[in-house]
Amino acid sequence: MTLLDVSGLSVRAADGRPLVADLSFSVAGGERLGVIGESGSGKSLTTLAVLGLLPAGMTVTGSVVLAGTEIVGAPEKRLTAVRGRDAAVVFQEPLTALDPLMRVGRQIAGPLARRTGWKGSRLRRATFDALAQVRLPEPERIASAFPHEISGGQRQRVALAAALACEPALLIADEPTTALDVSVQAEMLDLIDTLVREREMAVLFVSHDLAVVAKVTDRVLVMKDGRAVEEGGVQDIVGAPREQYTRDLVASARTLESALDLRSTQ
Ligand SMILES: Nc1ncnc2c1ncn2[C@@H]1O[C@H](COP(=O)(O)OP(=O)(O)OP(=O)(O)O)[C@@H](O)[C@H]1O
Repeated sequence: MTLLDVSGLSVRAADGRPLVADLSFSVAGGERLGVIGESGSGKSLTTLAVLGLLPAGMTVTGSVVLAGTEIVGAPEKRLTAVRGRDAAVVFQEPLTALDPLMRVGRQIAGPLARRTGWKGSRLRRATFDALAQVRLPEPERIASAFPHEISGGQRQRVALAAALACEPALLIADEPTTALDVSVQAEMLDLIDTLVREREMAVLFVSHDLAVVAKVTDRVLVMKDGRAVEEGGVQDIVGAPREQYTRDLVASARTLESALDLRSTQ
């Protein structure tokens, strides 16, 4: 069944400049779609449009139906009901998602309590469990820390735990590993991969890096200048890209991979 149906989505800047143009794609329940494209191709604006989070002043036309709710033009109250429950997002920089003045535990407990109605020791236990599930060591210590007191990799795990605490049908991950150290990136990817598979969650995974997207998704949408250039199974796109732009993305991902392989054998 279709969980997310984006149809003829266009986004314009306040000055009328087209930023996303006539974009259509869909994601079925449990499906994992990657969105790739170079910087400025409109990937982030597309994910923001799905959650009704586009900056004020931009004009949106077309349709975004998420779990049966039309997002384009929806009043804030309807959007609040959808966010978290139907789709939750992990951004590139976890500090933008976490409240710097609130202890980590409360930031997980809040969405958990809203979904389950739990309180007291039951809620506390569930909060520690949520932190343990994203493989954070010493969940009780992490829960009592403020975001600046833990590492960047740990913060991104906390942001993931907060998103998963709502058990959304769709997890949106916008460059979730780009800001992390290379050594931490692979662990984070593996974690996202494992957790969404276990929960049979759908994923919209945005990255400029085809190699990263290929690890986590089944299907890929390639974007350039706000438009869809091509779409297909990961194997097909990597093995037989049709468009020159995609061929270039595949070639640069290959060059990078082989450079990394060379380094690891030295
Ligand atoms: N608030 C804004 N006002 C005006 N233009 C914007 C705004 N945010 C983004 N844009 C423009 O919209 C286009 C698409 O941006 P978007 O952030 O979606 O690209 P992206 O593919 O996610 O790139 P990146 O990987 O660098 O984040 C770019 O040309 C960008 O300059």
